[in-house]
Amino acid sequence: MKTHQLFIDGAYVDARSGRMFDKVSPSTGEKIATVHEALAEDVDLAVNAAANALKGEWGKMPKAVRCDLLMELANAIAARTPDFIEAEVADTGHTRHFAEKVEIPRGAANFRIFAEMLKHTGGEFYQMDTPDGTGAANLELHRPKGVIGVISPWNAPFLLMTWKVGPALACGNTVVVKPSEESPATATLLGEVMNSVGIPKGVYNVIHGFGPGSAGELLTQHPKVNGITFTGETRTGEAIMKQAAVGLRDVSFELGGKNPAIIFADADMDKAIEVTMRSVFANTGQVCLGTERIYVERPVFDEYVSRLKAGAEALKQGGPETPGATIGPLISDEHRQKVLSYYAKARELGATVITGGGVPDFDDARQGGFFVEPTIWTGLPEDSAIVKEEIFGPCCHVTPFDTEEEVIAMANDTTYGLSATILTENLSRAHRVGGQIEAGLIWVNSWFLRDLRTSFGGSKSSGIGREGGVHSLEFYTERSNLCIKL
Ligand SMILES: NC(=O)C1=CN([C@@H]2O[C@H](COP(=O)(O)OP(=O)(O)OC[C@H]3O[C@@H](n4cnc5c(N)ncnc54)[C@H](O)[C@@H]3O)[C@@H](O)[C@H]2O)C=CC1
Ligand SMILES: O=C(O)/C=C/C=C(\O)C(=O)O
Repeated sequence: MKTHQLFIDGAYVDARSGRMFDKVSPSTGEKIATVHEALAEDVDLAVNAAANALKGEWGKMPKAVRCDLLMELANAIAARTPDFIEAEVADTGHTRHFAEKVEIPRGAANFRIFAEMLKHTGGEFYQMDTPDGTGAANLELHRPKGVIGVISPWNAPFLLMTWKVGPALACGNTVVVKPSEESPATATLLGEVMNSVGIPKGVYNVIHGFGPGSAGELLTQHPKVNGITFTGETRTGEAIMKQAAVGLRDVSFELGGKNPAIIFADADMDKAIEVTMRSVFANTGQVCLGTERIYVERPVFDEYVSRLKAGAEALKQGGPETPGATIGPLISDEHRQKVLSYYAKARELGATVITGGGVPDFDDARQGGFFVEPTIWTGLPEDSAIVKEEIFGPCCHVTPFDTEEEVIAMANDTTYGLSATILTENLSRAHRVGGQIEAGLIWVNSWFLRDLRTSFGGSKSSGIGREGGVHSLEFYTERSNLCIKL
């Protein structure tokens, strides 16, 4: 049985609070770890360690040396890939394939890409005329923002945590990470790797606990935290924003989505099925970028629905310990109850259940896990809760459409604006329709294809700000304009 301590000032320590909580396996329901819960004194120690590290070796380190160290860190993560995979799949119940191909390599890449980018980024300089004719030179300087509070979710824990920590450290900040209470392992393990490559103590700190009244709230309220980056639910983002308002701390939020996929009759149907099988069911639908609303042009609606049904029914459910599993459990019993409440609501509202809609029966250890059936519905009106609210499970609703105007209106009729996927072989249409979709990320004939130099984030209730590439560098630094009169 594992115990996850806090990682503060370069050392693993027990929580001064004396409080612990259990972590259970999503695929069996059994307890797998005890986790130390940080309360006020622990949070204070972590934030002070991070603040002090800014004044020490880390704060004085030349940018090139810092970036080289982060490249070393990326290599050290890659070398420990099997350990990170084990930690991640145990906490999340993810299939090994998802951890191996997506999450852990992206964790290493999140350090590598920002270190490389920072190392080769030049500055901005503006020469200006002055009335006396001597002129002035303006230098746009970037300094680290300071101590960054990182609040990360459970759905892709290592990928999403390092997506914030990578650029924050590349820019010279220090961090206090509060991973989700459901996924403490990989953030904790990363402390060991930080030490192994010589990242100075206090640069990377990890505290565990919950949101309200616990580590999350205490961290985001702490006056020495200079910026807060968060991925998670929209309502949590609203709560954190209130906490960040005290002292006017800057925030970067990547929040929920209710993302559409639009399939035109001219789409390559094999591709449409391959793309949407991933966008709906990858990570058991627990991906903020995932598709929960599918719009299909009427002539190919029946064919599409029957092929998606066949794909969903061919998925093999199981946790990391099930050979050949292609879809895992949900993260927790609480989350399963939430997803099942939507399954029940869909039936009440009169949806046609194309497949799934319930809980699978197993005659092995999976029976204790938090599984639900992959589910497809049709027949509900656009204003129903199933089509409007983020469910975050392996499910989607499919609606037919007749015209571009109609489908654009339906796709945009949401309070969210995170991502969209368009399937068409017509490039002009892709450009025309894609340009009218109100979302931060729009894929054509693909999904979750990520170039880390591009902007990432959502509009409307899906977020505030953009991260990725130079946008991360903007958030994680403070600008000053140095105007020198010549
Ligand atoms: N869009 C996304 O990427 C994600 C969306 N979700 C959605 O959110 C729902 C709830 O999942 P949760 O894990 O409970 O997500 P959440 O948004 O409540 O929690 C995410 C993180 O925020 C922390 N937190 C919660 N309240 C806080 C507060 N007041 N101050 C500071 N930190 C706080 C949590 O401890 C956790 O680390 C899911 O059912 C799903 O619909 C969950 C995870 C990611
Ligand atoms: O690729 C990224 O940087 C982010 C991916 C986001 C998710 O997987 C998520 O939030 O679910």
